[in-house]
Amino acid sequence: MTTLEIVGGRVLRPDMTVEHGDVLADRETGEIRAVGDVPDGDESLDASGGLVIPGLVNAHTHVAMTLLRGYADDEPLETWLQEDIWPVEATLEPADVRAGVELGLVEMIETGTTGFCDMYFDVPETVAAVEEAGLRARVGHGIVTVGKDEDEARADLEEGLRVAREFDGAADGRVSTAFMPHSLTTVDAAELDAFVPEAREADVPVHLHANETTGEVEPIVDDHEKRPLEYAVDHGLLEPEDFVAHGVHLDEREVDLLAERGAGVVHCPASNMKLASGIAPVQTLLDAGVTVGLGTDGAASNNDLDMFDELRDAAMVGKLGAGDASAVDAPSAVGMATAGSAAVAGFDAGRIEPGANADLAVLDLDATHLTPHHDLVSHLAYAASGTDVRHTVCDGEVLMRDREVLTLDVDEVRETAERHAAAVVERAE
Ligand SMILES: CSC[C@H]1O[C@@H](n2cnc3c(O)ncnc32)[C@H](O)[C@@H]1O
Ligand SMILES: [Zn+2]
Repeated sequence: MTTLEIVGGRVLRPDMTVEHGDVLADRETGEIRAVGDVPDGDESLDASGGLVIPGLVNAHTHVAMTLLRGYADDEPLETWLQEDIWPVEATLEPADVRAGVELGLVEMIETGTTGFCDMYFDVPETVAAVEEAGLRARVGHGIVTVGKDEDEARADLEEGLRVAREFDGAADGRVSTAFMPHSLTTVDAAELDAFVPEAREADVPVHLHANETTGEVEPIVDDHEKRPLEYAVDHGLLEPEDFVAHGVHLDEREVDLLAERGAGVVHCPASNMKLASGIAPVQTLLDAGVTVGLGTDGAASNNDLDMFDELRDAAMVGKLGAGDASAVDAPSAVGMATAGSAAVAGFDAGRIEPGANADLAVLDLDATHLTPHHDLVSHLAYAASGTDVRHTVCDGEVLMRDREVLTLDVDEVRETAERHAAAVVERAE
């Protein structure tokens, strides 16, 4: 069966208008073939009483950290990482990562996310799980060299390059890669100078955490007498396909630098609030023309992977940060979670139009908390949640039909994750 029709619903168009219409997806190419009045498809998904939206894109996460959900809360970033998270991550085995990734993939499919960018360890496990689950992903090995001897540091950097080269284009093209130094304070300048050119040679973008906390900004300003993003440019970063996570503490010059260079920012509002990192200047970034996507960060600092929560948090905290109720309005928040995140991730997705990837979610509108239907974009930003998702489609394939995940065994994934989570914590204590 080569085509899939999604029929009887309303469709969110790229200009944020909503119209009654159907969508026809081509499974051979994985693309949307037609929108509106479409020819019959070979297989059908019922969207009556529903809204077809682009599948949401989680542009920055550490999916396997679902295993550490609820393990360490209520701490600031540096304490949380150094005293709780990194010690337990040091004990992770590939099978633990696989269990955590599968748990996260189920959660994403259930909540209408069809693509994500992931920085973590044991990338081959993530790639294998993504291949099975049917999602789209940009993955990379998170490189941390601080505190390592020269050989260990080099091995980590080499692993970052190796996975970027090996897995780009895996899973029939649904997997792409990036070179992923963890941050500007956990990988040093000489290492960036030596390895970033290799990433360019391999034609993969670079993704890193940047300007997340004042504790991360200040040492760079003190040691190098420049802002972190100026320092990043000096070391070969912020090319147009590159993207940074967070961008909370940015000055005017750094915002201009991002806009001029075309590098993207992934806003992670829930993580920034939970770790009390600060409020990113999202409306300022959007006004400057910076491409902004949305991400959950890991499930240990969020504590879920539901992008509808992220949408709402982005809109809410964007207003609070700007002191302006019109900042980060509903279309901007929805745009960040769809087209913005897709652009940052380098996916030809995030919009419902012919030629785009057929990555879609169908939301049930027939719910008390979504009544009445004055403005469905408003509902997406302020009222909907992941539990409203009825169907999820990626690359033209149905991953969830009528709330039943088809590509992974949900009960088995949850049991396996429970087992691995308990074992990991026991090992670390
Ligand atoms: C080296 S793989 C990725 C690495 O990042 C850690 N991490 C999770 N959340 C954050 C965050 O908000 N800022 C910085 N680093 C974070 C994760 O635990 C892994 O060690
Ligand atoms: Zn992160």
